[in-house]
Amino acid sequence: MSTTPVTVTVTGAAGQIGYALLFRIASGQLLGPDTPVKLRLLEIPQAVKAAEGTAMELDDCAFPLLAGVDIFDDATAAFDGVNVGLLVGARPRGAGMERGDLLAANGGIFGPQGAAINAGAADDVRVLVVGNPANTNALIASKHAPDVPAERFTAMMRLDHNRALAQLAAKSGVGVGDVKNVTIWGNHSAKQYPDIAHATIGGRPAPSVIADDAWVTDTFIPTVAKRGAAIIDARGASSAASAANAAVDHVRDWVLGTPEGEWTSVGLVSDGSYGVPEGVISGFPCVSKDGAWEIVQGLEMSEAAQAGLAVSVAGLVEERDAVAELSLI
Ligand SMILES: NC(=O)C1=CN([C@@H]2O[C@H](COP(=O)(O)OP(=O)(O)OC[C@H]3O[C@@H](n4cnc5c(N)ncnc54)[C@H](O)[C@@H]3O)[C@@H](O)[C@H]2O)C=CC1
Ligand SMILES: O=C([O-])CC(=O)C(=O)O
Repeated sequence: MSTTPVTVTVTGAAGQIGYALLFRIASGQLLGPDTPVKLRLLEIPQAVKAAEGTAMELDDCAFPLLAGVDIFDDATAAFDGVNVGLLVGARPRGAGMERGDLLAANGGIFGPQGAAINAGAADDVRVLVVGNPANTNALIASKHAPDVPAERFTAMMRLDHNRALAQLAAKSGVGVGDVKNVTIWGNHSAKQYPDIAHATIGGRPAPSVIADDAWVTDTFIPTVAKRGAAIIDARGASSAASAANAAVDHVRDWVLGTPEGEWTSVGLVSDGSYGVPEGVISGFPCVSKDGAWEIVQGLEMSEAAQAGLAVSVAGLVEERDAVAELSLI
C-alpha cells in the first residue's frame, strides 16, 4: 500500500450526492484498494453542522484507507493541496426546469472555487464538475484557474453514458458489461446526443444487434437525454446515488486508466475535434492513458449524429455567451 494519502476535496458534502459519494471514496472505490485518502469537505456555513454529522459517520465506518476528514466553509482552505476536486455543491433543478436555468443561481459558485484551485492545488490536480449546468460550470472554474491546464477541468457525462449502457443492455437482453463504446456527445442537457454507431453489444456492432433505428431515434435517445427529468418526476429529487456512482467511475478511470479498447464519455475542453469550437467543454469519447484523458479521434459520424452534436454545441455556446454576459468568465 502506498503510504502517501491522496487529498480529495468534495464540495456540497452535506448534500444528497455528497452523502452517497463520500463513503464510496473513503472505502477505496475511487482510487483503488491501495490508496489512502484524506477528505476535505467544503460546505456553506449553514450546512457545516450537517457535514460534521457525515464526518462522524465516516469515522464510525472505520475505513482503513481513510486518513482524515477536515471540514471547511472557505474554498481557499478546502482546496489547499487538493489532488482530486469533486465540485458537487450547487443547487439542483426542480420539476419543469432545464439544467441551464441554474446558471444564474450556480454560476457564481465556480469562479471562486476555480481561483482557489489555482491558488493552492497540487500540481497533478484533477477536477470533476458535477454541479449543474456541469459543462459550463467547469468552463467557469477553468477560466479562473489560468495556471492549471484546461484539460484538468472536466464535466460529468458519465451518468448519461451509464444510462445509455443500461438502456442498450435492457433492450438487447445482455448484461451491462457486454455493452461498450457508447458516446454521449455535447452538453449534459436534454440536447445531448447519445450515439450508438460505434458501440458494441457482446462484441458485435450495436446498430445491427438492436436492428431497430426507430427505437434508437424515438425511444433510446430521448430516454437517455431526459432521464434526469424522469428521475426528478419519480423521486421528487434529482439523481443522487447514480450521480455519485458516475463520479466514482469517472475519476477512477481517469486516474487508473480506461480498460484496453474501451472508451467512455467525458466533458472535456474542446481542441476543435469533431468540429466542436475550441474552448467549450463538450462530451467526447475519451480514453484515459497515463492519467490523462485523450479524445478518441477518427470516428465517422452519421449526418444525424453531426446534426445532434451541432444542436448540443449551440446550447454550450449559448451558455458560454450567457456567462460571459454575466461577467462570470
Ligand atoms: N452532472 C450530473 O450528471 C449531475 C449533476 N447533478 C447536480 O449536482 C448538484 C448537487 O446535487 P445534490 O447533491 O442533489 O443537491 P443538494 O441540494 O442535495 O446538495 C447541494 C449541496 O451543495 C451545498 N452548496 C451550495 N453552495 C455551495 C458552495 N458554494 N460551496 C460548497 N457547497 C455548496 C449545499 O449546502 C448542499 O449541501 C446539483 O447542481 C445537481 O443538479 C445532479 C445529478 C447528476
Ligand atoms: O437532471 C438533473 O437535474 C440532475 C442531473 O443532472 C441528472 O440526473 O442527470
